Amino acid sequence: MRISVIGAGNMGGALAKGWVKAMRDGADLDITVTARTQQSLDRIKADFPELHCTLDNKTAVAEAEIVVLAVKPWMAKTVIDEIASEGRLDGKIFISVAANILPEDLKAMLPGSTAQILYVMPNIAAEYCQSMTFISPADDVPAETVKTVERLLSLLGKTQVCDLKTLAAGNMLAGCGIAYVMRFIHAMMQGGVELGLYPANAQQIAQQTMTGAVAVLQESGLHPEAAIDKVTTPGGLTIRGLNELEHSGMTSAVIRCLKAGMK
Ligand SMILES: NC(=O)C1=CN([C@@H]2O[C@H](COP(=O)(O)OP(=O)(O)OC[C@H]3O[C@@H](n4cnc5c(N)ncnc54)[C@H](OP(=O)(O)O)[C@@H]3O)[C@@H](O)[C@H]2O)C=CC1
Ligand SMILES: O=C(O)[C@@H]1CCC=N1
Repeated sequence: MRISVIGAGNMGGALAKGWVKAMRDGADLDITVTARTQQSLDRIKADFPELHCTLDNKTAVAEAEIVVLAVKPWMAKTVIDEIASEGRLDGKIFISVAANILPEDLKAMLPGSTAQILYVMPNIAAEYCQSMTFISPADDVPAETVKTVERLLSLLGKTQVCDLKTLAAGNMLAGCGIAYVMRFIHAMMQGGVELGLYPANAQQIAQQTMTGAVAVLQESGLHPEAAIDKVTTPGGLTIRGLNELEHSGMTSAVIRCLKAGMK
């Protein structure tokens, strides 16, 4: 399958790199990436020589079966005008990962085009094939196309085909949420350093604890509070920290954090 990623930055680059890793495991893909500058292309090509790299968006689109738009949202219209001219996107699968540009907005930017439009929200863990990716197709996209896109994105982690409301909420937990999780890890590091650990050691410990927590929940199927009950000895150490977190409004802060991006 020939895919062109327009904009090989943090997100487009993560998708392309993840797909190359899938290729190394046998996936039959042919990936082209574009960028604004040659330096960005040189950087990605150095570690991922399987990628075709070009500054020529139009040729990249003309040669692709699937086009992924991964430029910043405020650049989307200009780049779409460029790549869709002369019917270049017609009949192709057109995936946009630009946040908050909905399928109806993309349709309005593509008047008269027969491109099959899907609004997709991955996260940067796509590079390591651990993304949580949401897929919202436009109303007129055939089921077969949705399946194709789902298969392709499943190479990069977990996927959900969903409506726009679910995508918006899911993106706060996953697309943005990965940053919130990293902030929590950093907070643990800061606490660890105050307790006398070196930062690198505190980071390793925090990461392994995060991995362990995910494993416990995934393997046991427990609700998080039921797993917490297994850790908290009555009158013990853990409950002191948990209550301190709630005195500082942790649950409320997380809820407010997730709602903030929906405004
Ligand atoms: N970052 C994330 O975690 C997520 C981002 N998104 C969405 O992904 C999109 C990209 O974000 P992000 O990757 O963070 O941004 P970046 O700035 O990291 O990447 C944008 C890329 O677009 C390239 N670019 C700019 N103009 C053009 C052009 N005219 N033609 C081709 N390429 C061009 C840039 O090239 P150069 O490097 O040469 O300047 C750069 O590589 C956004 O719309 C965002 O909403 C969605 C989910 C998660
Ligand atoms: O911050 C943003 O707007 C994008 C969307 C999801 C992650 N980054």
